[in-house]
Amino acid sequence: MIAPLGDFHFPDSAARLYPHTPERPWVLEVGFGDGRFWPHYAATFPESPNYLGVELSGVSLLKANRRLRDAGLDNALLTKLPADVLIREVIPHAGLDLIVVNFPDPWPKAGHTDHRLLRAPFFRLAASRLKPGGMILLTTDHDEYFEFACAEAAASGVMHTEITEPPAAALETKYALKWRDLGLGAHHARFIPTAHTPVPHGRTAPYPEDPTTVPHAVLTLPDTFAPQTFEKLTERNPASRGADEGAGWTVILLDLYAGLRRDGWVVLAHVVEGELTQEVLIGITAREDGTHLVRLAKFGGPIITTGVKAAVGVVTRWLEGQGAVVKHHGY
Ligand SMILES: C[S@@+](CC[C@H](N)C(=O)[O-])C[C@H]1O[C@@H](n2cnc3c(N)ncnc32)[C@H](O)[C@@H]1O
Repeated sequence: MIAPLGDFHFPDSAARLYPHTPERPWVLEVGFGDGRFWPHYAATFPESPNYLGVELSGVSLLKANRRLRDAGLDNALLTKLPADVLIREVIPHAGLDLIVVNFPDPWPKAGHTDHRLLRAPFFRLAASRLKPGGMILLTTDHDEYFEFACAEAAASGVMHTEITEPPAAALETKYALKWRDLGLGAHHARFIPTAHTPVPHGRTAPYPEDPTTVPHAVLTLPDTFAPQTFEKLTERNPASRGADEGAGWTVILLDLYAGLRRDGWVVLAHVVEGELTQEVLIGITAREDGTHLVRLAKFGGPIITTGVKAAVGVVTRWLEGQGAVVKHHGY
């Protein structure tokens, strides 16, 4: 089953995500591609563990979803997100038994190693989300990335590394077969936490049920308000916390649309926070008392992050620049 980001709690729990099988081990696979690993690996357990797969590619998500459904794996969830966002925001402390990474993108060019997944901050984050006795399994064909990952695990100060043979299922993935056809072998390591120092969750929340707690502002627009003067607008707040904890935000107000059915407008905003990006809509709607409500729309299933709240602030400040008078800030 595919789970959009807005369906999760922050953090979530195995009991809520797998209500019929909460007691089973919980496995996270990062970058599952077309989903061949899990049906093979799940078959090696007497009962299939609970599975959460995280991928960036939407096409892969659909292919894998079909494959897992055909295999009858009904306690498997797939989601389209950057892995570190999912692990930081959704996975509870000491929640997982296993994190599997098969053939991660190696980012081989000089100067691109910052894009690699398996860096020291990732190992510290993963250690805090693994149960005692849990581990990360890495399989890769890439010699240099393998050495890099082992060095980063050591640098994290929280991982013990064992180099061993890959599980048979990791040699059945699309990329495993591709490299095998080219005559390349695969490296495999288990990274076992030696400490589970908690890495905090961010300040993410689902879209609230109570409309008064949705990020908003109330303001009075001047009679002279001329929405056609809108131009694309960018605001940035550089990272204000440690690299392990999260990044700052960039908000780009892309466009402003007039409503046909309701008196008001909608702003389309792009919000970037580290690896997480969201496209959100922010309504500017007339109220009966003559004021206007600036409010994050539910459409598209946004989650409430610092950057999304900031986007409501950027719209509000732009309107202030057009002569609006703010009566109330709720973001
Ligand atoms: C080389 S492919 C390997 C796919 C699959 N594991 C296999 O062995 O066939 C790497 C996959 O990782 C995904 N990926 C890369 N970075 C990711 C991230 N930060 N979070 C989730 N998935 C990611 C890519 O979209 C891609 O599908």
